[in-house]
Amino acid sequence: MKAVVTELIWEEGLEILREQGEVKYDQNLWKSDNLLETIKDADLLIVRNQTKVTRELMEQAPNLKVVGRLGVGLDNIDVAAAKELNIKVVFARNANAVSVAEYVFSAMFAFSRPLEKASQDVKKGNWNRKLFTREEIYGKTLGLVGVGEIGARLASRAKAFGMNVIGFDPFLPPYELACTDIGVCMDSLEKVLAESDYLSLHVPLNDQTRNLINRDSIKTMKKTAYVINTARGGVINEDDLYEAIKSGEIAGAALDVLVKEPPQGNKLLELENVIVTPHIAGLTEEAQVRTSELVARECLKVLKGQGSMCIVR
Ligand SMILES: NC(=O)c1ccc[n+]([C@@H]2O[C@H](COP(=O)([O-])OP(=O)(O)OC[C@H]3O[C@@H](n4cnc5c(N)ncnc54)[C@H](O)[C@@H]3O)[C@@H](O)[C@H]2O)c1
Ligand SMILES: O=C(O)CC[C@@H](O)C(=O)O
Repeated sequence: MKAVVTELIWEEGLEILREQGEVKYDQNLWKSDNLLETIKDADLLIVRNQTKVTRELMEQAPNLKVVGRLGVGLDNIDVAAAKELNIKVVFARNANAVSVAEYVFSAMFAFSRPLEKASQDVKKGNWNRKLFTREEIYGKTLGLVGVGEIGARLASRAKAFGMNVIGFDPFLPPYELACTDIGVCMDSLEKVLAESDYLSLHVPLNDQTRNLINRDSIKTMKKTAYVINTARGGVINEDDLYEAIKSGEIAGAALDVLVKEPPQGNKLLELENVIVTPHIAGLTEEAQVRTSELVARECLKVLKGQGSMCIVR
């Protein structure tokens, strides 16, 4: 068995792979000229979100049987082409969901109780108690767009903080079940947009969700609302978001993901009420150990013809 890993992976996963065969690992391989040459005799290809797993790439590797994704979003993999080429795609189902849910809490608290900003102010010699008086998240409404693995974990934690949780997810059957089981009141996108104090996005990026949050949808939101995006940059129209925050149509945004990563000339970075992080919502030690072990094990199971719960259907 030859495995090629083109991006950052935790050692725990590499060890599992090395027990079963040859492993070529270079975390910069995804952007190297050697990529095609290295994968040409690979049985297994393991990537994160930067390797573009196109039909052309997979066709260069006639032995390739499995592509493993060290994460959840599949927008960098041509899943339809993989199916046609009889290559299975395995992903890290649920492995980083808790970490992303906790990230969303840091984002909500960064707006509602900005400790970091207050501390920096005190260190400058100030004692601005009134300036840093904000609001509780208790009683506020958290709106979820997409109530899958992350949305569900975020919802249960938000309920523990006394938030109202509402959600939009047209693919969750049936609405009543979701409502009683995890405490989310499912509703239309219009209602979720209109009622949220914090709007958190948890949908995959695809033709249906691209630019889902745009000038028109933002206009229907509360002026005091914050948007938190850990999904994919393309789910929000960044020009529209910039204009909306600049003109006070909504209060601000926390963005872990951007259309272009790392950003180049992104005007959103100029705004005081925009927090931007370098795609780290799923990056915790726990999630990455879990992810690397899960993807390595499940890919090997698929190679051995044993099937897996983590194959993309
Ligand atoms: N920033 C990060 O580090 C990070 C980490 C993990 C996942 N993600 C992103 O978050 C996304 C969600 O992850 P997940 O584990 O919750 O995935 P998931 O598949 O468990 O949940 C996605 C949910 O979105 C719903 N959905 C799909 N299309 C929709 C639409 N048009 N409108 C409303 N709902 C829709 C699905 O029915 C599903 O319930 C991933 O696809 C990925 O892009 C980012
Ligand atoms: O690959 C990464 O590091 C990002 C992971 C995250 O965006 C995901 O989709 O799981």
